[in-house]
Amino acid sequence: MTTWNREQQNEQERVNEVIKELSQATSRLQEHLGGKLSDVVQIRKNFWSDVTVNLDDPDDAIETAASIKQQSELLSEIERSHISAESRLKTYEKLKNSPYFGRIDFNENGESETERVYLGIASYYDEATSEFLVHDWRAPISSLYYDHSLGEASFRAPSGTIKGDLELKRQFIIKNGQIQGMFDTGEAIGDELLQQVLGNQANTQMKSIVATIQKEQNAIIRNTESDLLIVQGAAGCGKTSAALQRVAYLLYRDRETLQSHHIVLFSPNNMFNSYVANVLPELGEENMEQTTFQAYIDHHLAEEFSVETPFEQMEAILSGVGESSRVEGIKFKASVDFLEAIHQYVEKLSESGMQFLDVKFRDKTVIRAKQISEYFYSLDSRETIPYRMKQTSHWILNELKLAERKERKKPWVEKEIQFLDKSVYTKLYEQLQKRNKYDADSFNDLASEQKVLSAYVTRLAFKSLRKSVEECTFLDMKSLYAKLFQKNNKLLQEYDVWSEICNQTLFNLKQNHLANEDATPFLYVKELLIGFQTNAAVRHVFIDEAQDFSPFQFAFIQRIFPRARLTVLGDLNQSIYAHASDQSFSMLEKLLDKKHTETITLTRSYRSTKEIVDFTKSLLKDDSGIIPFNRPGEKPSVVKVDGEEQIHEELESLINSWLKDGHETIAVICRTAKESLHVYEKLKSKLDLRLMINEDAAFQKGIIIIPSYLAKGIEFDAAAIYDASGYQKERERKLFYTVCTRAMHELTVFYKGSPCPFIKEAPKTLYKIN
Ligand SMILES: Nc1ncnc2c1ncn2[C@@H]1O[C@H](COP(=O)(O)OP(=O)(O)OP(=O)(O)O)[C@@H](O)[C@H]1O
Repeated sequence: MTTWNREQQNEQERVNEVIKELSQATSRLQEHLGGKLSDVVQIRKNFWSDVTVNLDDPDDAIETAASIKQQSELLSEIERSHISAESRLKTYEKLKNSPYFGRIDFNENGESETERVYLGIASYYDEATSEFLVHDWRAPISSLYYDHSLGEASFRAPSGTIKGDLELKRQFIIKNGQIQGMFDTGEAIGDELLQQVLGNQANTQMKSIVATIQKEQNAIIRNTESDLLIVQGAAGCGKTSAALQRVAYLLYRDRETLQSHHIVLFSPNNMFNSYVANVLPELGEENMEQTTFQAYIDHHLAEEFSVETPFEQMEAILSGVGESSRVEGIKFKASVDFLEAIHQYVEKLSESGMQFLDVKFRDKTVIRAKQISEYFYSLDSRETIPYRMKQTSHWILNELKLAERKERKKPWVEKEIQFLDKSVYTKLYEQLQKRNKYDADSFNDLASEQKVLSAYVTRLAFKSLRKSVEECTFLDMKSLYAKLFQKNNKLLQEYDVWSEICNQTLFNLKQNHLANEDATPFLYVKELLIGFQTNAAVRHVFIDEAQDFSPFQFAFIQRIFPRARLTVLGDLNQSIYAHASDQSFSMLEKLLDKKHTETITLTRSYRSTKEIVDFTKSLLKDDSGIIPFNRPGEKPSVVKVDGEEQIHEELESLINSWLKDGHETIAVICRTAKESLHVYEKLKSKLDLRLMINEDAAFQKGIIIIPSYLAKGIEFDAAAIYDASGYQKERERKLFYTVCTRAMHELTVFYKGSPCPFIKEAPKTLYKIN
């Protein structure tokens, strides 16, 4: 037996021992859980017999309340410990399958003994030997594994920096309790394991990368100093992966104070949300809150307006609707210029120009807009606008009380009373009795009955008006926003197509339609005037695909989550929306005014084979030094076809050959949803296809037809670009780059007539011509 084989045998014996320990711990925990469960059942069953309910006098009532409180606290304490034991049980189950993935031997300076540390997705402490059989990958000492080669090494512990000598670094692949691979490496994380992991088939759910986190990714994951962390990195360099492991790290490090609902991830669409939803549970953590910016916009505006989604906007632009003035408008409305113009405009509104609507009840004006304006401007102008709006709303509500009283005698109230349900009569009667205001016969007294019922009916009728006044709907937001788009607006008229931008905006507003580019600025103006609804409980906000966010959206997020640290991840080369500017993320520092900003740039791309990365990076004007991970594969194919019929024939045979090669997720990426639908109709009788044009669908295995903008963020074993001749404009370069970078192992690009200019610019040595 070779030394290496003996070593492997020793390691397998240790794995067996750890699994045995874990199995015993599992049994103990199950027993304990069974006991807890019966405690819970027992307490629930006896809840009311264990509390003394006596409401005879106030002292008894207080005692009863205290007794109920005590009993329910006991119950929730037991339930909490039950939940935590259950989650431990789940972790043990995972560890039993694969207890760890790495080992480091570290000799701390001044210590005679070398410490042997095994790293897994969670720690396991053996009480009998007072020893950690497995260390959590997030423990301070575990960073040695990710950050250092053999030799001198150090890590940061709560007590300070610990220095020493890293004597061994070993990686394992353990499945079902068996070591299937074992490598010693001198590098930070050796390539061998990474080669194996990246060579696997794509998955419909993103996987955790804890066993192979790279040093530069670890710097993102363990960054705790910055309140604004900007990660700029090429397609496939692991931005999303690093973000998710960072969430897991923060939940571990700050476990006393931080819970998953204190963390929010903004992602590009709901399909992406479902794609990444499994990473944290796989690591034994609960998922953070996941949302999209569009969900926030819809929540605030969709009741009042038809709001265009980013994908509808994209579809319109890619189909050439409206063309250049629309694109100019989109760019302008996402610009820092416009943001500043809005701030100046709102400042002026403090003195004059606020627009209000008449407050009406049953189509009759109760308070005129002019009166509201007079009241608003009578308030101290040193106070903020939101504060004055609140005062104004209180004033209106008081006026409504008077109006409501006057209304009680109107004929419509009489009529409504007749239609009241019997149960309402009974309810009102009981309420009155409780208040002891009337004796038992009082409801039969016609005059007081009428009074009570008419008060009830008018109060009910004013309810929704009162609510809308509380929400400041008397502010004429449409006019206020429209005023920004007067043709003679001095702030903005230097823009070339200003008058067309104005016409389009005013036309849409009139139709109660908000184009996607207007939705965020519109809401921003509104919230500057009535106050932002903030969420101070959120401590970390992650923004993925941040290149698609406009300065407005960043400014918004900053205001909504005032106490949150931001992690912003993006790739300027994948800016696919028309509002994209060439500005780098450095403008965020100024815009967000955070104290500690750090920018980390990732250049190594892991998703695709070396051949695909070499080809895709040549499509860019500036590839910013993208380095492929050295995983070999076939060169991408560029295929000229005579027409649509031929693309469909070629696609059919290509996909069949990919299926034969064992690829499980195969995408035909079209430019638009319209094109996707067309291709689907043509091919559905020949192949088992799924059309994905709805962002709410979950990402599934198989052959999918998908529009360009929905494919971003996700990856496929093999991708075919349906028709590259569609990407002709310079502003579509990044979209074309983005779609080509979705392929992990195989990429084929079809074109009719002439290929897009970006392929023509790429060196011919980087692709096969078919
Ligand atoms: N350290 C790593 N170990 C193993 N796999 C990794 C590592 N880093 C990245 N990957 C893999 O590379 C692929 C791309 O990662 P990810 O989607 O996180 O990149 P990205 O930068 O967000 O890409 P894009 O900008 O194109 O959406 C994924 O399959 C991921 O699992």
